[in-house]
Amino acid sequence: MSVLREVTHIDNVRLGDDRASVVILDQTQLPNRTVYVTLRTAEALYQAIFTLQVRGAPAIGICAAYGLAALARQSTAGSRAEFDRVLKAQSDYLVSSRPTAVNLSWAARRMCALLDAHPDWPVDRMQDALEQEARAIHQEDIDMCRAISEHGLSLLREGDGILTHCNAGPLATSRYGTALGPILLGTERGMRFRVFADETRPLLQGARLTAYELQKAGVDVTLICDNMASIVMKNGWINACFVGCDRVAANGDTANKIGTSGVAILAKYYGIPFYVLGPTSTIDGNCPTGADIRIEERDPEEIKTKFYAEPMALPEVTCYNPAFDVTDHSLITAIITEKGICRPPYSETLPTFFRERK
Ligand SMILES: CSC[C@@H](O)[C@@H](O)C(=O)COP(=O)(O)O
Repeated sequence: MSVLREVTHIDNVRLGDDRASVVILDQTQLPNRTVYVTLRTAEALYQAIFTLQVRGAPAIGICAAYGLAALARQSTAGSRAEFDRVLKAQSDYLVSSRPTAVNLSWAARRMCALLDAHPDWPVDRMQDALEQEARAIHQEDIDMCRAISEHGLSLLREGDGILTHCNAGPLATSRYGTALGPILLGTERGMRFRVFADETRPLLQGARLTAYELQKAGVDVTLICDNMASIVMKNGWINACFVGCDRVAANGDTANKIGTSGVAILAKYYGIPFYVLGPTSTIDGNCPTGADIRIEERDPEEIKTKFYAEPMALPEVTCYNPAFDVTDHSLITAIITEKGICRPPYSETLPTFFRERK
């Protein structure tokens, strides 16, 4: 396998060979160690998502889908009614692990809808159907990422400088990724780009994951601290910003990793196009605006101690640690989905890109 293909086809989430477990690549160990973890219980799945061992909006949706298929396979329920009741409770529990990325609840809802669609099927038939549905969700994400990569690549030219924030590459998705997809696909076709990866405080997804993926893929990548985005734009090194998304509201307001909105504000100031890339499963038509998106708040220790040999602040210092922010739709040049490039006014154009929800 070529080095580039090793990156684009990384096995980040899959159903275990026993079909009753989920195997994930533990993203918290990267870039130093490649460790696969087998998850067998609802609690282990919850913890893996909550602690970001598996992360990235599409990847956590796929993990939940495989997780529910695996838990269904283990079921000892004496009746279909009991089987459904337990699985729906497990689904609610998994969805509660992270609130912002819509893909998690979307995938779980799609799995549970299957239960309601076939109340007369026996448990063993339903177990097989759930496994098939999880595999379909994964395959669709592979196809969507590939299509997003093609559409995104049509916006790039040889030699372009691209700034990205957080990680929306193969680890966070399926295969090529969303924000990194056009870069990886273009590289596969012999094009050269220069990518600037924001380190993405406090959890450093940009340093640990994006710079890792791009470096391994042979892309010219430069790691910068988040507060250096302005200077690289001012230097004229950035032609476009490409970022992923965790939830896109009906008016185009977009939740993504904390710091994304600051990048968009800078890009507007410097006249640089700012693109959001994501599958239509990340568009939440039930969410009118960004103000309706619930923002996850995480442990202050992620800021003060997590990656440091010694604490970086006094223990009693108050910290505010929102994991996401919302970029106003007015700052977004286009939203690139598998169905094409969606341009403003989003409240008119996005509805045609909405996924048909099962
Ligand atoms: C294709 S992944 C898009 C987003 O999920 C990504 O940019 C992001 O914000 C991920 O946040 P994380 O908290 O690491 O799961």
